[in-house]
Amino acid sequence: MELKTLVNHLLNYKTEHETNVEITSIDMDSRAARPGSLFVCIKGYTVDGHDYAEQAVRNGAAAVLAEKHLPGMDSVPVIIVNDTKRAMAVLANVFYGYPTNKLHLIGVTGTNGKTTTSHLIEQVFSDAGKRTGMIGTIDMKINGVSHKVTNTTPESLFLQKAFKEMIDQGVESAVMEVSSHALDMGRVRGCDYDIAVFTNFTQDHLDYHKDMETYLRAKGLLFAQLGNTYAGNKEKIAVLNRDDEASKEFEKMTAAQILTYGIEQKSDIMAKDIKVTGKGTSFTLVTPLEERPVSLKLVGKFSVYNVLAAISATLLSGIPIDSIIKTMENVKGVPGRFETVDAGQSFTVIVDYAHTPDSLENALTTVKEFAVGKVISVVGCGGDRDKTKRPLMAKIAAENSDVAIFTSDNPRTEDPLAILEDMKAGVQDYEYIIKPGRKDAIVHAIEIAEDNDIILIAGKGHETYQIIGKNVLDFDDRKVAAEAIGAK
Ligand SMILES: CC(=O)N[C@H]1[C@@H](OP(=O)(O)OP(=O)(O)OC[C@H]2O[C@@H](n3ccc(=O)[nH]c3=O)[C@H](O)[C@@H]2O)O[C@H](CO)[C@@H](O)[C@@H]1O[C@H](C)C(=O)N[C@@H](C)C(=O)N[C@H](CCC(=O)O)C(=O)O
Ligand SMILES: Nc1ncnc2c1ncn2[C@@H]1O[C@H](COP(=O)(O)OP(=O)(O)OP(=O)(O)O)[C@@H](O)[C@H]1O
Ligand SMILES: N[C@H](CCC[C@H](N)C(=O)O)C(=O)O
Ligand SMILES: [Mg+2]
Repeated sequence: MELKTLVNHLLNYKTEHETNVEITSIDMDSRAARPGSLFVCIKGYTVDGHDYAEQAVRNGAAAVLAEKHLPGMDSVPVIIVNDTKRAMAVLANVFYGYPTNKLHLIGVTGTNGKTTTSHLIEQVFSDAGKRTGMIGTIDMKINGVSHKVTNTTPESLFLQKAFKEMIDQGVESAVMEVSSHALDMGRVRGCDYDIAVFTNFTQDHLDYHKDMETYLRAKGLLFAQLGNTYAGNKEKIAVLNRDDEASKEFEKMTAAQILTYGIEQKSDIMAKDIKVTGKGTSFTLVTPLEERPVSLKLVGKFSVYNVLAAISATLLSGIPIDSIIKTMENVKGVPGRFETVDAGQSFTVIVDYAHTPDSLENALTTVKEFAVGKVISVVGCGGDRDKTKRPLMAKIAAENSDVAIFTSDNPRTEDPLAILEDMKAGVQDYEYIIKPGRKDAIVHAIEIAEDNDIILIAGKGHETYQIIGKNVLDFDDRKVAAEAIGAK
């Protein structure tokens, strides 16, 4: 595409050169720039992409999009705009042909349950024979094939390219997690959602959003964006959790139609008579048309919320209820979410991704509901992340476990012992064990476990690494636990 045609979609830009060069890709990383690239300079949190424009041009970039004049950059056209990130979202959408206008796209937001709900939706679509795409924390999937992602919700450029790839591969329906960071940073600008799903709203990410009000507004952007995008006359629908107060705010923020789900409050889609055991959960599904018994392999009341959200979104997408229920009943779980480690031991080991106060409380109260022996928890808190959740998580662990072992999660650039000090501030009146090394903590939990005890290893779920300093080291809770069971 000619640069001139591309940038004509921007309302306001300056250029000091001819713009009749041919653009064959858009890149925001100088290391990925190649002949024909339009290199977009992004001012990041760690470095400024403007400093890499020269490198991009050395790699062959045909043009540069920047926020300021770049001295000495004479060999290629430089397009100057006020906000390169915002401009990139527009240009990526144009360059890839507005792919989301051609997709049935569902966005899932909320503090907890996004990955789980997205997986359930993807499974329903693929079981119903649809060609399906999914983007989220664990990976991106196109027609069942997994691709690596670095963020739960990647940058606009990655997203639009991914959606174009999905269209090329015949994908009809796609589901994606939409994080509050992404909404705040404009990563999903230009995504034409048909359905936006809200799971729940509790404390997390206050390092970034600073307060709950700002965090709530960021989440609300997904609902504000519904029906407010580029083109088309598709019906837009917000799927809201009636039991969560935040839904009231999102109702005000959206012009779309609303479908509600819930357990406590009267909602369009409901679950009643919920029974939780260690083997699964049963309930009666109540829709405007009928009541149906449902028997899940997933455990916990919180799982019922995810299932209700996924049922709502897929019913609205035209999937028959019989097919939806069949999928829900067959789903064994999502990697790293309440995943059991079975190495022939006489006690239960569960690896879970609870890394917020609310998810930890949900996970532990669920475990307590069916525990016969002791509940042993292994809990840490991530470094370079919301410090205020540390004492809360420690207290929840100590209150809801017979033995709480505090350890490291991903310390990142923080001192692991300092993170543990923050946790300890929440448990002055409780007993707990400290094992700073995560492997030591898991091994200790397994050594002290007796018949019928349950160990919950929280926080890292599917992660196959531990970030210490800037190093990403191999670490998988499931493998470490299985080895420790073997050694015992
Ligand atoms: C704080 C934050 O969100 N950072 C994101 C940001 O990184 P950054 O600002 O540090 O980028 P940077 O390294 O300064 O680089 C700036 C620019 O220079 C470019 N560059 C850099 C080096 C070079 O040699 N050449 C070059 O061109 C980079 O490609 C980039 O365009 O832009 C990157 C590219 O899009 C993101 O991957 C990165 O997410 C980091 C990994 C991150 O941890 N983000 C978290 C906070 C996050 O976004 N989390 C939410 C999920 C939360 C949840 O679900 O709970 C998410 O959606 O993932
Ligand atoms: N609906 C829910 N309500 C509360 N807690 C939940 C819910 N669903 C899952 N959880 C808990 O939260 C953990 C994370 O779940 P999941 O990965 O689905 O959430 P997420 O929103 O995608 O998280 P992230 O923000 O890290 O991407 C689970 O391991 C479980 O402990
Ligand atoms: N998306 C979340 C994941 C946290 C996972 C936990 N293991 C941690 O490292 O804190 C974040 O980046 O804050
Ligand atoms: Mg997720």
